[in-house]
Amino acid sequence: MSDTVRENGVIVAIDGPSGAGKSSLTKLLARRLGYIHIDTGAMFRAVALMAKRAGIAADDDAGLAGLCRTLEISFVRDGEACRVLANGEDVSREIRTEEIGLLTSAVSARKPVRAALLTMQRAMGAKGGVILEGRDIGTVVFPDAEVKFFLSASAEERGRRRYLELAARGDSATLEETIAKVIQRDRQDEGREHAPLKQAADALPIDSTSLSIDEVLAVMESAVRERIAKGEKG
Ligand SMILES: Nc1ncnc2c1ncn2[C@@H]1O[C@H](COP(=O)(O)OP(=O)(O)OP(=O)(O)O)[C@@H](O)[C@H]1O
Ligand SMILES: Nc1ccn([C@@H]2O[C@H](COP(=O)(O)O)[C@@H](O)[C@H]2O)c(=O)n1
Repeated sequence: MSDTVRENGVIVAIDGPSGAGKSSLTKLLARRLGYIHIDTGAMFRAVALMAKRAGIAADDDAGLAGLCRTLEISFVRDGEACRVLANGEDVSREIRTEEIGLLTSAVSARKPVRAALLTMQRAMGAKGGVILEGRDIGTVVFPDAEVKFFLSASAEERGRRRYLELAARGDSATLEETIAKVIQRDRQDEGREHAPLKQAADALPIDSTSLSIDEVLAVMESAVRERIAKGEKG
């Protein structure tokens, strides 16, 4: 991890498999630290949604490259929520379906998509004071991030958490189906050629299988504050 502290603070990278708690923890940690949070998965989801609408297949690299050349993705803070805009349209809800999640896993494996979003993500985070969550933040996007976490939990527990979330939204998926989809998405993300999901050698691993959100938050906050204090001392 880097020793430098940037203009607005450090860069925190949170990577890990689907349903590990990255989004929840990123939002809470950002609020505690007064940092910006960037959900890079939402950016890949926006690409997948726009590709689906345009009828571009998940393996059509030329089509995806063309889409990414003109696609503008931005985040707008809306009170506690953060809206995702694709070419100015609020797609926050539409990108959150399981169907788009699986399509995203296929689209995000393509080189032109990764290259386009890598440039955007580096530009968004370069000044620091930021927490980025995803699959390759600590390994590819910001390998020099000052603090890196790899957040995981058993596939059963991650599937159970996702199932409860879906059930609360009125979705009829069963627990078994939900666990199977979580495992399928992990396999795709870990097995791809470009920027696969993996733990950075210098990341702090946290297994949240039997930890509450507050317990994970406490571990993360203390590690980041320790790093910030170290940077300020020189
Ligand atoms: N430690 C925890 N204990 C219990 N529930 C948790 C814990 N961490 C997260 N959750 C719950 O698990 C669900 C998934 O969490 P979250 O969306 O933050 O995961 P994620 O890693 O961002 O997933 P994805 O990569 O698929 O977007 C949420 O309903 C969240 O409230
Ligand atoms: N840095 C990232 C972030 C995400 N992905 C891909 O997007 C999918 C959806 O991500 P969520 O975090 O919103 O679930 C994910 O399954 C990955 O395929 C990525 O490749 N790199």
